[in-house]
Amino acid sequence: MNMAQALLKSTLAAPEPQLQPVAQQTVLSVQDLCKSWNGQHNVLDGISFDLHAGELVGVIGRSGAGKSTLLHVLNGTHTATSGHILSLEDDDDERDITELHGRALRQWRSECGMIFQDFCLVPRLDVLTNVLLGRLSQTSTLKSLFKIFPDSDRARAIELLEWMGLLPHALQRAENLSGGQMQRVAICRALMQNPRILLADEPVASLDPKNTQRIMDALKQVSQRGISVMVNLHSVELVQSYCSRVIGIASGRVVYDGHPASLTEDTLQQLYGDEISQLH
Ligand SMILES: Nc1ncnc2c1ncn2[C@@H]1O[C@H](COP(=O)(O)OP(=O)(O)OP(=O)(O)O)[C@@H](O)[C@H]1O
Repeated sequence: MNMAQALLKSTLAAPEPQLQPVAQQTVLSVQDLCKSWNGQHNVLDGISFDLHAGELVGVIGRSGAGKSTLLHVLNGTHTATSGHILSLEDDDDERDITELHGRALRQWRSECGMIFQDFCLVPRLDVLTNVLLGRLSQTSTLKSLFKIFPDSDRARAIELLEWMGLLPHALQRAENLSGGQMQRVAICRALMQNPRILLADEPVASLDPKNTQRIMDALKQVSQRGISVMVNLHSVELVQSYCSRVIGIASGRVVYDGHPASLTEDTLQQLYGDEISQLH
């Protein structure tokens, strides 16, 4: 049995992930999205998919496939070279995120939270303030600098910290936390924005199995509350265990979009090539 067969066997043996009991309301329609750096080849090369409310979508592919770039372009931290990202809401006009600037783009980023592998916390600030900084786009900078947040924001931050088992650390400096704790703070901060979409760029890459499970459990709970979650992962096993859908990218193109249980050996080979032996 080769590595791909072994991997497939182990992943197919994993328990069937529960499908989310939510309506398939489309929140984002990504159409023929391309991104190149300095006029070089397309790092994203015609990506199209619809994202639905309450989905937990795993994004997989070998190193350099374009996973991270995709999340940054969706979030608006990198600009698209061409294509469209349509934000769809019941009570709102359709917005093309690729055309937003200034205040409108900042508003989008508050609706589309992002968490990063390296957490991006402010090390010398306490945990509670780091979480409250998620409200930055809705609070004046001056007020934030002086830590003047409304009681309702503080109550929400405390609620989130309690949910994540971090309340005992609320007044501790972020720099004194473990990696797993920092990532949980980063999730709380992103949720302080009340996002409709949460993007997570390899949030478990440097974490031990216990913390990995905690973070993935948290992301699953977030999606079950109706927030669409897209998470870049290097582990097909995690995708199989947690995600309701997987998008596989190779050389900036979608080569698989479907249920994780339906991934075939051929598709994994197409996605990972000679990196397949490094998968877990
Ligand atoms: N700021 C940049 N300037 C130029 N090229 C870049 C920049 N950021 C990313 N790239 C290139 O874009 C390609 C895709 O990178 P990206 O980080 O999106 O891949 P990835 O699939 O997330 O990889 P990994 O799993 O290793 O994080 C790579 O070839 C990378 O070198």
